[in-house]
Amino acid sequence: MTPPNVPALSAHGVCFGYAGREVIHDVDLELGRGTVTAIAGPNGAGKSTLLEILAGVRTPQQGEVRRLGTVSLVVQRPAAPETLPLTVRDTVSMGTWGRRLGRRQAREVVAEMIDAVGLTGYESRPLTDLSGGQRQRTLLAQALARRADIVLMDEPDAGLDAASRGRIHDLLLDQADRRGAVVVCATHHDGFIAAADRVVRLGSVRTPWQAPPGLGPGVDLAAGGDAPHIKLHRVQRCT
Ligand SMILES: Nc1ncnc2c1ncn2[C@@H]1O[C@H](COP(=O)(O)OP(=O)(O)OP(=O)(O)O)[C@@H](O)[C@H]1O
Repeated sequence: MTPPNVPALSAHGVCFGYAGREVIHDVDLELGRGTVTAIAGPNGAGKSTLLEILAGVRTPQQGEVRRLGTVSLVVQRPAAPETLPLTVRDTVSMGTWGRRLGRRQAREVVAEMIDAVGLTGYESRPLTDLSGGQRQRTLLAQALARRADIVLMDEPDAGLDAASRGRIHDLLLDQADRRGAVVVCATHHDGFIAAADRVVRLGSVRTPWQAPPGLGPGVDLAAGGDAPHIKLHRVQRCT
């Protein structure tokens, strides 16, 4: 387990672009255990790209990312595998693989996670029969069952009603508070942004990020604001 004063997830000078068009420019982050970071910004600002880089799914074209511990990434709008008839229970169970739990303990973790995301009663339902929001919550439960040190989530609250969204937000905040996970979550929801310890705001030159009402100017794009360890950025070319 990483000591509290050592960043469990850090990025230095990270740049990334698609086909020569830069999306992520010179991001610096140092995130310690037990912290919650929201990645905010308009559609297309680069939130998913940054999460994938932090997770190690994409390699930065410049700069480096360091991770201490295990990583769990939940991608946005996952498709259900039509040819693989997995149930909610099967899917969440996969999260326990590799944790060396006994059968009974694994069953308990699966039941606990299914309950935590509000899907008790759906255990035997195939993923293909679920709504997009239910499927998203199933994959969230799977990710949380892994008990990864670094939990990266791409809009796990998208398309959920207010009650489900609140439940998911509380669950993510709990991951940091109760077991010291590093939680990083892309979101469009001001409630989560306000509750996070850190906010990384991605903007673009054409559509600059606008602070939602109620959020102070101290956390503006490129300003560092209340999170001076985070160097923010906008879409620019790497030189
Ligand atoms: N595989 C790809 N190939 C080329 N361009 C891509 C690819 N993935 C994303 N992009 C582009 O990179 C930019 C950032 O995309 P990204 O998905 O990271 O944004 P986002 O902030 O997560 O958006 P949203 O809020 O809509 O999910 C967009 O302009 C997008 O079109």
